[in-house]
Amino acid sequence: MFIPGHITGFFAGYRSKNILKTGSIGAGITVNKGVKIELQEGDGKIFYNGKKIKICPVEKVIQQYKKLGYIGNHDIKFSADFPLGSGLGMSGGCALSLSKELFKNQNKIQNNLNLNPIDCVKIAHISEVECGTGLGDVIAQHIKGFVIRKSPGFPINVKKITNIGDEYYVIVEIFGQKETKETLSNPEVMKRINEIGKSCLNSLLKNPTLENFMKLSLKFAIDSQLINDRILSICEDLKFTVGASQSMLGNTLFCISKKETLNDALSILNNPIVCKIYP
Ligand SMILES: Nc1ncnc2c1ncn2[C@@H]1O[C@H](COP(=O)(O)OP(=O)(O)OP(=O)(O)O)[C@@H](O)[C@H]1O
Ligand SMILES: CC(C)(CO)[C@@H](O)C(=O)[O-]
Repeated sequence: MFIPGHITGFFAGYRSKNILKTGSIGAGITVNKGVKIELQEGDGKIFYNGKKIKICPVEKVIQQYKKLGYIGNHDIKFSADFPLGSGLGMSGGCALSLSKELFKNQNKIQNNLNLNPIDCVKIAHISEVECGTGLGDVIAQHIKGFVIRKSPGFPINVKKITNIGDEYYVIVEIFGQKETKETLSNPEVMKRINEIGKSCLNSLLKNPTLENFMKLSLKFAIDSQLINDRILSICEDLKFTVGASQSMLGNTLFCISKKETLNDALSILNNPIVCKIYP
């Protein structure tokens, strides 16, 4: 099971007493690098690129499936192209890949869990929200591609832009880690983010192109004061591409480039990871 990485360009967060209606509006793209999962006989140990670690949303997915009758007789092994905490949707990818894998294997798991396919997406979304590690990644990673989220949570209400062709490259450079939870749990920062995020969504829906997405993503990153000086400076150097901004919520630059500007863009970056949009 592979789940693509997800890059949020801008967002606004919504909290509801109904956790399924808690989530975010915003826009982002999935990429062809992400996370693969393997289940092996075991007792619930979690490995991320060979290292035994704890990942809150993964533990929450296990808890939710145990309430449905799963006996937890697996070790979970994630092979990921990106580190956790880089703003590329790895926590959401881990939660969703595990939920989909357990759902897919439910007939082999001791009790048939009697779930519908969308339930495994809901379980992963709830786990991310409860952990504070995400609000909209899971839904975007389920839908895939260039996804505009028009309302938070469930029922899913998105506009998937499908006419973008295959000429674009997504370049990512990770400068460090940033805990998503730190930002999502800061009411002052979220108040500022939400006002700007809603405005960006309205603008993008009027002109839903990758060019406008990148322009609005950079505006969001600057106006929300989330962008750091280093990434902002490099974004200005990358103006000759389709656009560049900071991935939300990470210490990571992302840039969309057509083939003709790819080499020039790569020459500006030190450790670029080249991806394609994962449709
Ligand atoms: N070495 C690590 N670095 C960062 N997070 C880690 C690490 N080990 C375990 N974790 C856990 O992994 C999860 C990371 O979630 P977080 O949302 O911050 O990262 P992300 O999914 O990569 O970014 P984003 O959600 O912004 O796309 C958290 O639950 C964190 O506690
Ligand atoms: C909050 C968020 C930016 C964290 O990656 C993402 O989950 C989203 O777009 O809602």
